[in-house]
Amino acid sequence: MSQIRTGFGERLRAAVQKHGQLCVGIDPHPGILDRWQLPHDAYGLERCARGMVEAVAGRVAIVKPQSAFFETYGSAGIAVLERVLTDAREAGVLTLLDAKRGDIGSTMDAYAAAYLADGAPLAADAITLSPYLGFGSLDGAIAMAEQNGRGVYVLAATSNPEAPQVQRAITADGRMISQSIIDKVAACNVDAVRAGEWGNVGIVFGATVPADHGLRLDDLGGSILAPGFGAQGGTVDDLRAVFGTAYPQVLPSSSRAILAVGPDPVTIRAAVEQTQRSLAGDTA
Ligand SMILES: O=c1ccn([C@@H]2O[C@H](COP(=O)(O)O)[C@@H](O)[C@H]2O)c(=O)[nH]1
Repeated sequence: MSQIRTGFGERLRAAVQKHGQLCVGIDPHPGILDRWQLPHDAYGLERCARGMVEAVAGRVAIVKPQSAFFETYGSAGIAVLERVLTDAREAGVLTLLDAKRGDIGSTMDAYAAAYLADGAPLAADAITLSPYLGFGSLDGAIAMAEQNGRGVYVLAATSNPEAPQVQRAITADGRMISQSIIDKVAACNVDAVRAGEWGNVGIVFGATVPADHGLRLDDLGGSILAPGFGAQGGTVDDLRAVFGTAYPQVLPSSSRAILAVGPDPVTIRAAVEQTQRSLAGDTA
């Protein structure tokens, strides 16, 4: 008999209700390894990344390992990433692997098998995807995520200064590319919205995007990963201005700003708790 699984969106909503909105990014930059007095090798990577999971477990809904910093160390780094994903799963923390995959549909299916299939060594609760080979190229990955109770976040309006050149370009039907991606994500979430649930398909929308972006988020039905909060300059006030009524669905993501207070787990937890409080509007 097939088991009915709770989808990623609803698992995320429950976790956010319990712990708050902050997504802690695990980006073991060389500069962070220096601060943690760790060597620039797979051992240093492992101490830093697994130390972060241990420090934040039970305090955040979701962590976001950045695949690039693990790939840097080749197979040894990928093995560390596997252990980080396992640690988080065992600690009950949701995982969002930031790998920004995007390719032709048949190759996307292989990426989906790598990250969204049960039992895959690098399986995460959700991954980031790039729609710039055409949103339809992601169909197989989205279908696999839905089938397996997992999620995807599609790049819509990224936090980097170069993004507007492509993402704010106007399509043949007069919408911005960002808006057309948001609308396609919303279409994926229609059934979840009808059921009163958070959908499994989200978007990436930077905290640094100017508040007068003119993009409509009201029908999205999924969550919004908002990197750019913290080290890139985005603030809680920016998040509220950029996202308006969609703010409760936002996962502000902070990597370097939190990692930089380590390696002491006590100071990491204090920074996480302080950030969660300010995101919740608790100014005391
Ligand atoms: O638009 C985007 C999409 C993804 N990112 C990623 O988020 C983190 C940001 O790290 P900070 O240290 O908090 O700046 C990093 O992994 C990026 O690749 C993003 O910044 N913007």
